Amino acid sequence: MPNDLDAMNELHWLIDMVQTIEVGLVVLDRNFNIQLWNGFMENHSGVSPNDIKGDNLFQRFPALPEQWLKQKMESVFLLKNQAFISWEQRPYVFKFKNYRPITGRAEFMYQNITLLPLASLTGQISHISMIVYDVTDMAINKMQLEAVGDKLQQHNQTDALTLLLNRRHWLQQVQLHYEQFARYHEPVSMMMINLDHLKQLNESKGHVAGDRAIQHVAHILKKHLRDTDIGGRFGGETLGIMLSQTDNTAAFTQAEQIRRDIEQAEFSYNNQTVKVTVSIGIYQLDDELNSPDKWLDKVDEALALAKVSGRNCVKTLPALS
Ligand SMILES: Nc1nc2c(ncn2[C@@H]2O[C@H](COP(=O)(O)OP(=O)(O)OP(=O)(O)O)[C@@H](O)[C@H]2O)c(=O)[nH]1
Repeated sequence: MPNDLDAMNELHWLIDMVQTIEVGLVVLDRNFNIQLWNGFMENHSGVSPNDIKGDNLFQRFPALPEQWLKQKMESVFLLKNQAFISWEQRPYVFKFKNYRPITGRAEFMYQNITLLPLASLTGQISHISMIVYDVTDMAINKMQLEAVGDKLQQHNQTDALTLLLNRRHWLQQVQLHYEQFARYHEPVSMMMINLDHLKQLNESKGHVAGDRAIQHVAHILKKHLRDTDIGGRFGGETLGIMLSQTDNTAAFTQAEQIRRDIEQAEFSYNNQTVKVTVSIGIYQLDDELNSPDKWLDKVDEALALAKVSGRNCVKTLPALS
């Protein structure tokens, strides 16, 4: 009988391992009644195998996503194939507390789950097993990495002085709006805002005062941006806004409000009060323009017109009557 003894020993070891392994193991019958509940499941749920054996999984854990999980399990029974539930799809199935020291900040245990069909001796799929992996460390690391990536990307797109989009990314928006106009033909306007006499301010109060003036204008500008407006720093002392769903007339009204606010505001530098004004050029995109660069040229023309018209004013091309 040594073979029987060996087999018995093997079974004993297997049961021991199933009980102590750092992975959750649950076996369910066709009606989702619990047939096996290992030590990992006991430790994290506080429910012992003796207390739960034979009970229906969904009755014992009413918070489980019953319909969704049953559908997954039914397909395992039916197709006799494994199914996988990733934490990225659903952070957890069993809401267990997270006790991990490294990722102590996670409030619950992130889980990956494998559903395995279990064949009876007759070859029928009479049971399925759920294997529950604690992937909290990996999930938190991945999310932290993604958050850093997002920050870096944002940093990469932002102009440090004004916190508006930098030139490169703002120009991408110009291109994007140009392409959208070609497809949908919805009104879209571009606005360029240029500080008046910044050279003089730089020379009289210093370059830092000039920087503060640009920041001050950007700050006021941001207050006027709607959710769909995209502001950027086009060049040194020139800021731009893409205004989707906006025609010349509406853009002019918005620009006038910006211009007036800037004219009336002031900032202090070295205990001195400084006031600045801006000139603004606007151009609503039309079919005549066959590239984004041509659109930029037209806005520049409108801005130049504002400058020669005495500055501290808004000009559109063609002029609004
Ligand atoms: N402080 C500061 N100055 C800048 C920056 N970028 C450009 N400038 C300055 O802005 C000035 C622009 O000069 P001009 O093109 O002659 O224009 P302006 O003196 O503002 O006069 P108008 O635009 O004609 O009203 C130059 O002196 C640049 O050095 C910047 O980031 N910071």
